[in-house]
Amino acid sequence: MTPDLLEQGEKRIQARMAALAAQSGQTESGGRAAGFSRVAKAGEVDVTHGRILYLEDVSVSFDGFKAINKLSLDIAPGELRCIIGPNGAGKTTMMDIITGKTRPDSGTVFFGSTIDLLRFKEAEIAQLGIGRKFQKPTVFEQLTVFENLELALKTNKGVKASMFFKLDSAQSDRLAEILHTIHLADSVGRLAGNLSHGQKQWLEIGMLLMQDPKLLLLDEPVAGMTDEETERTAELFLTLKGKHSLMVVEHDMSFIRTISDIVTVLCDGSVLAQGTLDQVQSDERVIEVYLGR
Ligand SMILES: Nc1ncnc2c1ncn2[C@@H]1O[C@H](COP(=O)(O)OP(=O)(O)OP(=O)(O)O)[C@@H](O)[C@H]1O
Repeated sequence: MTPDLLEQGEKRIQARMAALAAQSGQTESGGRAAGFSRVAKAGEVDVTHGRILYLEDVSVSFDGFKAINKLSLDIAPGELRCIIGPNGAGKTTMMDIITGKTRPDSGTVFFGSTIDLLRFKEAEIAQLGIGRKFQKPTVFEQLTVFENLELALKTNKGVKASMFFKLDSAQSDRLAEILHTIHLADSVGRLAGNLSHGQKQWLEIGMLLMQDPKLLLLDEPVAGMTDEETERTAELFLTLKGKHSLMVVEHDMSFIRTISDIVTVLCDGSVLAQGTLDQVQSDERVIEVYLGR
């Protein structure tokens, strides 16, 4: 994030705090005003300057090898960003950094303009509203579709609270809506273990959606899917776009063509090119390192 943006955001927050204090007739108490690197209000992500995710100059090395090398990238709220790049480009490592699995050696990672993700642990980052889907589906095979979705709401609760957990009407409505979105409304009572590979992937996406993430990171979501499943997944992602921000890592170019607005090409741990799919596909450097293989 540029110092300019940081400064503008900080000024805006201070102005808002001052306005709130004036409204309630209170004065701001020493040191308690929300500032950068703090969550202004639980559950809120400040996207007022148009970015939900910011990475700047991020680097990480493993045994002296730079897997991520001064990577800078940002994503707008509601955007569906596709990430492509050759094997070993650093795509998974980038997602590991955003979700707190890997700590970078240097750089800045912000969720909105106020949440410094490097200050949070992996589980806390998930609670802040960043959901991640790994390549392999990880649903509970012995439970039904319904039970899997219901369970997704219990993940943050203790054992006792989970045992007595019952969906309220808003949660039931949400579950019904998500079942429809993920194309599993007709399979609500089926065991997850009996679903096709594609349906398991959709169910896992549904489980993430139950937690209403603001940003979803999806690693090769259509790998191993049939053509029809891939098409339906594209429909699903286009439905999610706008309501959630999505970062999709994929190698399937026809899938990317269907869903993408902006495509970012990673190579050697940093951004090699960015633009529409047509733009990056005609970029000589991209053809050389990735598409022309
Ligand atoms: N924990 C680790 N220890 C050592 N090296 C690692 C580790 N994680 C990643 N790497 C290396 O960092 C580089 C980037 O790996 P990464 O998995 O992020 O690439 P990728 O773009 O996701 O590749 P792919 O498309 O094959 O999944 C690779 O050379 C990889 O071997």
